[in-house]
Amino acid sequence: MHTYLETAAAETSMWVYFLSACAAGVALLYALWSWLIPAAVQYNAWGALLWHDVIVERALDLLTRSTRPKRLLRAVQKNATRGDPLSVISAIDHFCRHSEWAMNVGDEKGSILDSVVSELNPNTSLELGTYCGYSTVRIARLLPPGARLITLEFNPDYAAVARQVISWAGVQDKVELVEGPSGDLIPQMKERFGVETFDFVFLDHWKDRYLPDTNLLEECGLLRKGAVLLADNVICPGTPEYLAYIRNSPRYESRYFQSHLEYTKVEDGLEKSVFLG
Ligand SMILES: C[S@@+](CC[C@H](N)C(=O)[O-])C[C@H]1O[C@@H](n2cnc3c(N)ncnc32)[C@H](O)[C@@H]1O
Ligand SMILES: [Mg+2]
Repeated sequence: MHTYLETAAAETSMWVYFLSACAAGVALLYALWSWLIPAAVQYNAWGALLWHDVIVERALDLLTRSTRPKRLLRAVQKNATRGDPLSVISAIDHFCRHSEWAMNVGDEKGSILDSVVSELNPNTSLELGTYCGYSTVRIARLLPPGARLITLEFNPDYAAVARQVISWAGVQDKVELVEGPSGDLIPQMKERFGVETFDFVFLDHWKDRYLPDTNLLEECGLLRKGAVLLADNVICPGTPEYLAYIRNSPRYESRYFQSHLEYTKVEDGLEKSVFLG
């Protein structure tokens, strides 16, 4: 009798331990899912990039048998009005805030880009890194009549999507999307594309190319006195060599605009640098 009672008590406490361990596991998973992961994704630079740019993108590509740029294009075709650039920009921002993050300059830094372009009113502009054409549309819609924006993209799949986004927005007459690596195309700007000098350059391609491509623009005589370079993502993912160069060179007057990595609360910003000649 005594032994039977002892066995029942031992079994009961084993169950209590087991159920407590399960409850603790569920609580831990819930905390991870509802608080730790969102906090890391919203506030931590590497957490955000790893989650959005690697884990979620690969998972959704597998699940949908599509790609992020194609999903973004579908959102534009479904929700934006043809010929209305603002509706294209809003459709992309809505998609990126509510469905899937993407590496566009985004709405928050986009408004800084808008003010720089509007203030400068450039006639000839260069964009390094088109991706899906979001910033291309943002810039092109603000250009004066007759102005020209050349945008470079070396990924043919991204370029194909960007062409459709740009023409959906109705700004194709102002934009020349050229496929290829910036390092090869910049030296061809004068002869092949008939460019004298650029008034405005938006740097938003791979971050290790910012400095060599700036030096290439200088060597090829493609920057007029007073030309503005605007560099995205100078903090996240970061462009330390470019920042050290542009802030210390007597040929530039440079200023940092603090903001956040597109569609997150991670610190990032734009560096605006005026070429003094
Ligand atoms: C951050 S995305 C550009 C985002 C775009 N500016 C926007 O805000 O909508 C960077 C793009 O640059 C392209 N890229 C990177 N390095 C490049 C290079 N050296 N030449 C041409 N394209 C490049 C990548 O394929 C990618 O599509
Ligand atoms: Mg960027």
